[in-house]
Amino acid sequence: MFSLLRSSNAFAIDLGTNNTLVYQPSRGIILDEPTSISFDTKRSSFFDSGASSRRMWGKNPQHIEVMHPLSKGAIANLTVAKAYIKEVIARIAQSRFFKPTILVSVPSDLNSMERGAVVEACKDGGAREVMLIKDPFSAALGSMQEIELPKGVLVLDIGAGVSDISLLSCNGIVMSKSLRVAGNDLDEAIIEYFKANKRILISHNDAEHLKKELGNLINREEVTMQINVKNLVSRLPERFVASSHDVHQAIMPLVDKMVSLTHRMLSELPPAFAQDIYDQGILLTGGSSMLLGLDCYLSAKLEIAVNVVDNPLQNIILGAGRAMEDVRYSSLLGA
Ligand SMILES: Nc1ncnc2c1ncn2[C@@H]1O[C@H](COP(=O)(O)OP(=O)(O)OP(=O)(O)O)[C@@H](O)[C@H]1O
Repeated sequence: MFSLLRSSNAFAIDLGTNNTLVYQPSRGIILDEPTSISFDTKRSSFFDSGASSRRMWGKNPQHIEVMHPLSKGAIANLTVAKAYIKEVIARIAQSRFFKPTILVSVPSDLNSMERGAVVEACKDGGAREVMLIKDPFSAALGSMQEIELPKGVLVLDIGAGVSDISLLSCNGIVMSKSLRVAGNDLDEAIIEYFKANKRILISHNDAEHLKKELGNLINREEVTMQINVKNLVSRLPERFVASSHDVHQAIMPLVDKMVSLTHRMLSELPPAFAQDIYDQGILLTGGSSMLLGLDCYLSAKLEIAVNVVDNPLQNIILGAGRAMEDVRYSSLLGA
């Protein structure tokens, strides 16, 4: 199986809740786009996928349906996922009869049915062979950790749909914990906060924008941003000034769930790993690790060093690519 991944027809895919990335050995990352597909319901046909599909979300006309094949790290709709993978394969296709071998990086907590759905979606989408690797391995390899050694590496991955913390050693997972709460839930919490406390409705895009621009877990200086909203009392659109204080209030309960997840993991660490982990700290990855001050907040709460990887959004795909290319990691690949 591993030798198949060394052919020119082999690719690694990070199929994330919000973002899909594809890596080809010798070329690097060849696709990086939102995990989104849209259909024309009048013609019952495919309409668009990737960034242009995602941009239409919430602004789509009646006959276009914008769909997200994944929810919380797992395939939410198999038919939609198959159509999406087919589009991804068409984009990277080298010929009409192109049938690639694919290594897919998936969350470590997927059950066998969820893993089976990923394999089925890729095969029906046009892959010849499909192998899986668990995200924590990809994440650690993406930041050049030597996970084959008898030395603990603790990886905290906070993406869009899943937060996962795993302890790795000797090319295996010693223990892991996960929570299906991550970046998208922070956006939802912001929407709910403004609905309940300010009687206004904001879009998903604006909620994500507020999180990225005003979310700050260490600097509590008040910052504001103007957004266009719908007033739930008058039912009319209006301009509204959102503050960093509001964003902070909205997201903190969920951020504290991520702290508790990490705390539970640290409290259950086998003693043999204590030295390794306290020497090196926690490796923080996933797009949500870019929430300003999250690393310092975790570090202060848990009294341990927290190091954000160099490239949180591309770390997993780079690691999956490394696993494909380096025979030391062939045992990490499975079905
Ligand atoms: N600067 C930022 N501040 C806060 N959050 C951010 C920032 N940049 C990206 N994010 C969040 O990162 C998340 C996307 O991360 P990532 O691409 O790692 O997730 P994914 O792989 O699609 O999801 P998952 O691994 O959970 O299936 C989104 O929720 C996005 O809002």
